[in-house]
Amino acid sequence: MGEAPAFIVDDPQSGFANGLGLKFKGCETAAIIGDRKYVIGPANDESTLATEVQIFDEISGNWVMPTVLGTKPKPGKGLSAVPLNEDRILIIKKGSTSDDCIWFLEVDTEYVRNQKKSLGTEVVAWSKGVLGNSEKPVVISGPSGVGKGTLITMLMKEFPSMFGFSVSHTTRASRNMEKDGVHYHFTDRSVMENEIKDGKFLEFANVHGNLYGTSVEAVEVVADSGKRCILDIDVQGARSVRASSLEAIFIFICPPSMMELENRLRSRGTETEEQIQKRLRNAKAEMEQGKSSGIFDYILYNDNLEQCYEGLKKLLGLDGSAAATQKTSPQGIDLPLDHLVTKIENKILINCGVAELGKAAKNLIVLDVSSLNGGAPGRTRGLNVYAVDSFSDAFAGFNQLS
Ligand SMILES: Nc1ncnc2c1ncn2[C@@H]1O[C@H](COP(=O)(O)OP(=O)(O)OP(=O)(O)O)[C@@H](O)[C@H]1O
Ligand SMILES: Nc1nc2c(ncn2[C@@H]2O[C@H](COP(=O)(O)O)[C@@H](O)[C@H]2O)c(=O)[nH]1
Repeated sequence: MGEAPAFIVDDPQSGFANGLGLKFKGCETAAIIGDRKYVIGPANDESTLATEVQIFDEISGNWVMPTVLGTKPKPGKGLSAVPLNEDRILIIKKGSTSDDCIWFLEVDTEYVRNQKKSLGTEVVAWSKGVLGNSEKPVVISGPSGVGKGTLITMLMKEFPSMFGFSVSHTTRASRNMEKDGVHYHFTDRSVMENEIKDGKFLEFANVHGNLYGTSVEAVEVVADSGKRCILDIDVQGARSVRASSLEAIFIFICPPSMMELENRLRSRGTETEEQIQKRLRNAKAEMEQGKSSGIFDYILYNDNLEQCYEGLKKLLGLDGSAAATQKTSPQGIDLPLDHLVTKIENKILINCGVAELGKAAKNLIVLDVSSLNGGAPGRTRGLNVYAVDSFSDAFAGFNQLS
């Protein structure tokens, strides 16, 4: 075994004299990475109902209040913190259920570094841990009227438990049948611009004269429901997502001809003549970029709708029967309130029975973090979890592997 077991013990020092005005409840935890101590815990202010973060810089002796991105975990009955790889902290929520027990606070990942540069402040980002390897999100792009929405609706109707739609924000007016929060989050430009400044968006773009964007939360909500996220966004948005840390599959939908595209836009009857002309002008540039920019993994022609839909399903590995392709959820865990956390290389041992090291330990849960992927913005996937009876079981085969 490579490394001596290092016990990570919660560090609940109450009453940090930080001069920032944020008081903790006294059940916070702390983790040290480099010269910085990250203090994480439920703030005393009941109205926030969220887990807060403060940083103590050992060198300057100053407290820093970072910009906190991503959905924050709701305060639980206590937290354990385990630093991982110098760039993130694993947070285990005590007494929580399997869908809410593992979180990551990213402190120096690529996403955090980029956000620090663009926001000009200290930044940390929350990312919830998802057990197992859920499928990559699917980005569907293409000119207005090509049939993206139609294909996505067909997919979600045939596989309701498998796909979830990322509900975008837009400043355009809603159409007759569109519902706020379902088709889009309809919003004002000034509100959306402020939210963009606050780092709430994974991507955004000016499309046909309006602002459209995918919030980090829109993608996270779908991941939390255990479904594969589908994004319907324009080519500029697809380029931004491609450049982000969200790993996705990128599909571009092409019309059979510009004339057919125009027919479809007109027959949909949702745009004025002026808007149709604008969308058709933009379509030309989008087609060129879609085919040649290297953003997209696949191009599909939507001539015959059924054939195009079959092609889409094939790309997504769904050409078998729906029943055969329903996914199974990985086994969950429920964490008791009292537990002891130990990190040994890429394994986090959660001892729920608090047995002595070397002796048989009941209720030992192993979190294997060796295959993590994804992360903020969005969820951290690839977390493997299993229960064992003893420390030796937890490291069976470890010598051969390490
Ligand atoms: N293969 C097809 N053949 C004929 N009509 C189609 C086909 N695919 C979609 N349509 C029709 O074309 C119109 C535009 O489709 P849809 O609204 O899905 O496009 P879209 O790409 O989502 O557009 P937007 O980007 O503006 O949201 C709709 O009326 C739809 O019924
Ligand atoms: N970059 C983004 N583009 C988006 C988003 N949501 C939708 N879209 C694209 O906008 C056009 C027009 O849509 P419409 O509903 O007004 O017809 C279309 O190409 C969509 O793909 C987004 O969040 N980001």
